[in-house]
Amino acid sequence: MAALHVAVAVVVDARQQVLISRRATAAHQGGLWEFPGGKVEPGESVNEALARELREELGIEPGASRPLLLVPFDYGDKAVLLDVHLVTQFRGEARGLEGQPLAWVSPAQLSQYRFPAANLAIVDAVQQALGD
Ligand SMILES: Nc1nc2c([nH]c(=O)n2[C@@H]2O[C@H](COP(=O)(O)OP(=O)(O)OP(=O)(O)O)[C@@H](O)[C@H]2O)c(=O)[nH]1
Ligand SMILES: [Mg+2]
Repeated sequence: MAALHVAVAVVVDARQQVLISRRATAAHQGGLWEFPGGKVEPGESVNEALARELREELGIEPGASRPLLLVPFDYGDKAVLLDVHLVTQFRGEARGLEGQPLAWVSPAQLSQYRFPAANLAIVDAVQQALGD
């Protein structure tokens, strides 16, 4: 089964706080915290998917971003390829447009939240890239 290509954004504000959101209980890996993002649709580039997901889920428009890491992970019921980007500039104020709780936390504080298993590598990379 081909892995699902997922665009994932680590949004960082001017104070070096990182945005996380909580997945709906009924969703895959529900109830856990995540970085905003979603599936890359057919015909879409990963950057287009990233911008669309940030618009749909948070109401922000990304400016500068750069690739951070790729995380292939097989959950057993689903295989994903998380294409993670650091978004260091954006317009607008993030809101949970799908009713999802949001939190801005320091890189060090990320270790205190429960994420899907694939995200442990992302938390490590963020702490290394931004310092904690
Ligand atoms: N967005 C996001 N997805 C993640 C993360 N970590 C992780 O394993 N995933 C997995 O990636 C897959 C796709 O993400 P998603 O459910 O957000 O996709 P989407 O927004 O297009 O969902 P939708 O089907 O509700 O429209 C899910 O199986 C999810 O469990 C993460 O940090 N952020
Ligand atoms: Mg999503």
